[in-house]
Amino acid sequence: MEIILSINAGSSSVKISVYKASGDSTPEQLAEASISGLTAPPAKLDYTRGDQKTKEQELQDINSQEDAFRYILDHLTKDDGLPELAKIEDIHYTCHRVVHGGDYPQSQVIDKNTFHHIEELSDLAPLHNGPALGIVKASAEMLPRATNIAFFDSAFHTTIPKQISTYPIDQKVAKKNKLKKYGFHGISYSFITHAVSDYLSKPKDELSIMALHLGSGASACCIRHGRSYDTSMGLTPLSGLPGATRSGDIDPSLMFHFTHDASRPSHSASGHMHITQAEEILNKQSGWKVLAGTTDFGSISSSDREEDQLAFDIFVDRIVNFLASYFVKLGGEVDALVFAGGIGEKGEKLRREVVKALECLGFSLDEKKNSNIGGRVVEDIGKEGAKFRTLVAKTDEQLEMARGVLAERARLGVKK
Ligand SMILES: Nc1ncnc2c1ncn2[C@@H]1O[C@H](COP(=O)(O)OP(=O)(O)O)[C@@H](O)[C@H]1O
Ligand SMILES: CC(=O)OP(=O)(O)O
Ligand SMILES: [Mg+2]
Repeated sequence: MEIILSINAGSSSVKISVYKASGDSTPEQLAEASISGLTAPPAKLDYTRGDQKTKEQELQDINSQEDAFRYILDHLTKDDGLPELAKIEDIHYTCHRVVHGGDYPQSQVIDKNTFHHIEELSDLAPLHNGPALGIVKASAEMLPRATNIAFFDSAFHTTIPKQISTYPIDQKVAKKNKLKKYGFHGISYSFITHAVSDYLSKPKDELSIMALHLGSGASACCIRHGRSYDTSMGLTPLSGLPGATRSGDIDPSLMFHFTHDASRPSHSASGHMHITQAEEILNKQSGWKVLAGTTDFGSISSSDREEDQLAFDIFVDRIVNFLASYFVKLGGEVDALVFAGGIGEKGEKLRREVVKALECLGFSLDEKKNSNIGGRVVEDIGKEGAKFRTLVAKTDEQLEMARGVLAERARLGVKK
C-alpha cells in the first residue's frame, strides 16, 4: 500500500487530498482538507474524512499557501482517525500542482534540475509559481522520504496550434523570452475530459467540448478531439476571463493611463517574485474584489446591489465571448458545454444566464436539474430535446494528479 498526498495550490486556496493505493488501482481517498480565503482573511478550513466533516473553521495567522500547507500536514498527521498517516514517513508521493510549467508536456519528478527550471519559469508567473515552490520546498524539508512530482497546469495546452499560441509581436523577442500563450487549469481540463468521455461513453480522442473552469481564477477551454485547441489564459493566468482579483483581458495600454508607476517594482516583489505595480494591480487589485468589494461570487450572484449585478453581467458577457468563438472553432461539432470549478459547480444563476445567451446556438437548460446538482461527478443539466448537451463536472485536480502518479510510474522512473 502506498500513500499519496496531492497538493493543489490555487491563488486563494490550498486543497490537499490523501489517497491510499495498492498497485496500479484507482487511488482511494482517505481524507481531504482545504484552506480557502487566502485572499480574504480569515482563512477557513474544510476537512472531510469518511463521514466526518468540518466546515468553514476560521483560522488565524494563515496568510500564505505555505502556511496552509504546514497547517494541513499537521492536522492530517494528528488526526487519530487517519492511522495511515500517523507517521509523516508513511507518505510515498507528494503531487504538486504547479501552474506554470513552460513547455513541459508532462509531469516531472522534482529534482534539483526541475526545481531550478520551475524557479526560472516563475518570472513568467510570479504570483502563481512562487507559492507552489514555497510548498515544494517545505515539503522537501518536512517529508524528506517522499518523491515530489510536479504536475503542470500548462501541460494540457501544449497541443494548442501555433497560429493560436503565437502573439503577433517580434518573433525574435518572443522566442528569446518564451512569450506565447501557455494556458492554465490544465489538470482540471484533463480531469474534465476523462470524466465527460466516461459519462458520454465516447472515446476521448473523439470528444469535443467547450469547458469552463470558473474558480478564483477563471478560464475557458476549447477541447477538440480530447486535446486543448484553444484556451482563454495566455502567457500568464491574467489574460482571458476576469476573476476574484484579476482583470482578465483589457487593452494592454490601459495600464499606462491607470498609473504612471506601472513599470515600477511592486511592494510585494521579493526573492524570486519580480513583479511590477501593473502586475500587482491587474492580478491582485482588480476583478470582483474591486468591482463588488468581495471575492465571493456566491454573494455577488445573490445580491441586487448595482455593483454586484455589474460584476455578474461582465462575467457572463466575457464567458459568452469565448464560448461563441470556440463553438465556431469546433465547427459546431460540440459534444457538450461543461461547467466546472467552484463557481461553475455552485453558480446556478451564472449557468442559467450563460446558457440563456447560448440558446440561439441550440443549448438549453432544464431549470429543475440546474437547481438540483447532486453528488455525481458529471451531471446533465440540459433540457431534453436540446440540440447540445450542458453538463456540470465536479472537477478534482488532486485526484487527476494521484491517478497520474500511478499511471505513469514507468515514465517518471518511480518504483512500485
Ligand atoms: N453558491 C455559489 N455560487 C457561486 N459561486 C460560488 C458559490 N460558492 C462559492 N462560490 C465561488 O467559488 C469560488 C471558489 O472556487 P474554487 O474553484 O474552489 O477556487 P480556487 O480557484 O481557489 O480553486 C469562490 O471564490 C466563490 O466565489
Ligand atoms: C491558473 C489559475 O488561475 O489558478 P487559480 O484559479 O487556482 O488561481
Ligand atoms: Mg482552483
